[in-house]
Amino acid sequence: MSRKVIVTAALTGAIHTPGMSPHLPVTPEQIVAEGRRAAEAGAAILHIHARDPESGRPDQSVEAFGRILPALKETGAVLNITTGGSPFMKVEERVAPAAHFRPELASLNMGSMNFGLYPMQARYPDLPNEWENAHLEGSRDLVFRNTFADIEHVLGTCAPNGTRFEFECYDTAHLRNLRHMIDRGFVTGTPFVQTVFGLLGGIGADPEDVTVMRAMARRQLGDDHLWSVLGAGASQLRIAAMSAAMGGHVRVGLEDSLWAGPGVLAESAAQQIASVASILDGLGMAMATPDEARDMLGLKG
Ligand SMILES: C[C@H](N)CC(=O)CC(=O)O
Ligand SMILES: [Zn+2]
Repeated sequence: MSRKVIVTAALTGAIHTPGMSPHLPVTPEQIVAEGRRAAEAGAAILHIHARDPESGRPDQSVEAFGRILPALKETGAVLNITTGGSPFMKVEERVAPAAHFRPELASLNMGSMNFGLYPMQARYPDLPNEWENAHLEGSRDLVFRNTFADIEHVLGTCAPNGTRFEFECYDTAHLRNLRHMIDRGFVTGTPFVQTVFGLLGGIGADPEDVTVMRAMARRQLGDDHLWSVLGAGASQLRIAAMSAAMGGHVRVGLEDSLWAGPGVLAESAAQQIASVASILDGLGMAMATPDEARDMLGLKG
């Protein structure tokens, strides 16, 4: 029986901006179409952010999510609503859509961190909209804030609705923070751990970084967790391949990387998922269906 690997597709996010790729979905119609393509390509989970259709700026309003969620629900995939929003937002604003729509899954960053996007200025010296350039430059002095109180607030707001979490861990300390929340009873059941590689401010994207986070997850959580990875930018598929070979799960999508290969812009997450599918095929593994993922993650369905 081949091992089932849960593939998450992160559709648009809040880090990349429209000037960086013509393929970045911005409008509700584009985000829904991207979600359908990703689900058809085999993604079991869709990680969802919303944007203002005019400017492309991140939009964390309940209304903005209300324009995309019903259609994405029809794909049958597990819907994972962001509580990270954009690093420039406060926790009350960030948690609102997940609190309102009570999804099966919501993302939760397991700590605060410097969030360095400015190195992207080298590749994008002059983006078309001023807010896009300010977005990169502003990250020089940006802290993505998620204090223990913020984390408790998100857990306390969403867990009673039966929502479970994609615990985003950008460094070893975040895994210890998750352990702490388990010990205090704020987190119950088998945690779904999403280790994030290659974002400046967090751990790097070298093979050693992956083995360090894998070992730390085991040390802090024992075997009772599901481990998944996401690699930022050009590291995406390399990190995905390592995770699959090491017994883990995978996240791809234009939120995390705009690339399909060196210098080749991805037209859709579906293209990145197809590459993951061939890697898994080569390893004698298969992508989990949404219902198999629900069983593995203990979701409310
Ligand atoms: C690196 C990813 N953008 C992390 C993320 O997806 C955060 C969230 O939405 O909560
Ligand atoms: Zn996200």
